[in-house]
Amino acid sequence: MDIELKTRTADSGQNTPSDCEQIVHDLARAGRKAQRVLALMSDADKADALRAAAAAIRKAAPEILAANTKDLDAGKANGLAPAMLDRLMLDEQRLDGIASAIENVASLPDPVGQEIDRSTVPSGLELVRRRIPIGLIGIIYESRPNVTADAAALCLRSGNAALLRGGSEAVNSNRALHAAFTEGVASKGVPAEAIQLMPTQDRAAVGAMLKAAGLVDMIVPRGGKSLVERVQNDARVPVLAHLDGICHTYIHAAADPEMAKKLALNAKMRRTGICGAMETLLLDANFPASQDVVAALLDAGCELRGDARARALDSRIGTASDEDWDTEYLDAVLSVAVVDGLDAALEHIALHSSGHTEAIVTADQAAAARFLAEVDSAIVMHNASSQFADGGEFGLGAEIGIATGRLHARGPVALEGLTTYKWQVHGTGQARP
Ligand SMILES: NC(=O)C1=CN([C@@H]2O[C@H](COP(=O)(O)OP(=O)(O)OC[C@H]3O[C@@H](n4cnc5c(N)ncnc54)[C@H](OP(=O)(O)O)[C@@H]3O)[C@@H](O)[C@H]2O)C=CC1
Ligand SMILES: N[C@@H](CCC(=O)OP(=O)(O)O)C(=O)O
Repeated sequence: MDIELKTRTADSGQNTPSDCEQIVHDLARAGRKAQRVLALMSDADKADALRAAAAAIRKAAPEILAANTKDLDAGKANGLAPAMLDRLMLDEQRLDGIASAIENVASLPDPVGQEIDRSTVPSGLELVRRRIPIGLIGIIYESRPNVTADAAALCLRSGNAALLRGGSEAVNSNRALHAAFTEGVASKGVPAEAIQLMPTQDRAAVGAMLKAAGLVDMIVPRGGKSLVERVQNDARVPVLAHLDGICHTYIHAAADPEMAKKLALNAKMRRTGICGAMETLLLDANFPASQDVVAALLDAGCELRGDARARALDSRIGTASDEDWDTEYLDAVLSVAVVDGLDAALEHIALHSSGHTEAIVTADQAAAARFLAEVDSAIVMHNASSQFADGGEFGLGAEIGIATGRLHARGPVALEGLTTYKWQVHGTGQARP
């Protein structure tokens, strides 16, 4: 088949942009055809197919783990940071977790066909809004192999075809996981083309996905700054952005000191490399225990970069540059500013947040209510760690990621966020006057 020939060319680095465009268009056409079959499948049949995919992944564990070892060896040889290697790594237990997550998605209610609301208007027409799949969804994501399975499962459950483009460091793991997943679902009548994996890692193919208006219905980009730039330059397809998390925690003057310390530590240090990790700590000038909070972070091994007032709290705090306030470290590094009250905190957040997750710690309900109402991020929290930004933690079963834009779906995106709706209109012979 043409695509296979081009894949070999692509992997040897001789791909032209028009080769990539052809690959993407061929895949998208095949995906759209498969999606029409998927759209007609029953709840039970889709759930069955997902259980078969989970079983196939468990059965293919030796091949998947061998592929993952190849990726890890290449990652080590290329000097991949330990946190990145950890995201890439699979073992028996993680693989079992991937299969269980697919089974979990199978057990969630099918969103397709769900009635959102119903009303009768003065003309006597009865209007029903019902959920439908979006169509073909392109997903561009980082080098975490579990995303391949999570995204595939969520798309299939919600009746969407998927075109997956994972990070290059995970290419062998993704291919092995995808092969097992599609073998499983195909055994239950789902066309293998419903869930396709980009056969080339050429970034020109990402550009072609972003430009494939009319063939790809929605793109989910999940990544950092370089991907953001590409999306901004190339996107002609509607985008549900899942981008960087410059997450703030504001310790208000009326925060409980113990709670403030616990939440600051957890928001930064539980897992420093995830998009929901705190990147900037805002300490109210009237909060009396700021020294304890920064000391706890420093003692836990976090590097702090502060403004002049933050530096006065502890001599171990370094100097923050202008760039620090807009930096997602994804590491044990944190910028710290001292602010004069809620308004100053809101202003800082409005200037520097990436729209992901922001939290306030306070016992003052009025201050909390203002923060929740006025901060314009997908997730706003009161007295909780920003590390809770997660579809599983929100009770959604799984997530494609955290949507950081303003349209369609915000925060953790799972089955509902992967649907749109149509209006169904029931008349009794009405003609419009
Ligand atoms: N909001 C959310 O839900 C989530 C956001 N993230 C964010 O992802 C980032 C960390 O992931 P990281 O591994 O650095 O991800 P990257 O942004 O480097 O890469 C993610 C994907 O985008 C591709 N990509 C990156 N730049 C380009 C480009 N210029 N042109 C085409 N494709 C491109 C990568 O391809 P290639 O293989 O070629 O590098 C990869 O497939 C953080 O910013 C984190 O906050 C992470 C998880 C969830
Ligand atoms: N939202 C999830 C996943 C975040 C995520 O994907 O992070 P990353 O390690 O950057 O791929 C969580 O909190 O575990």
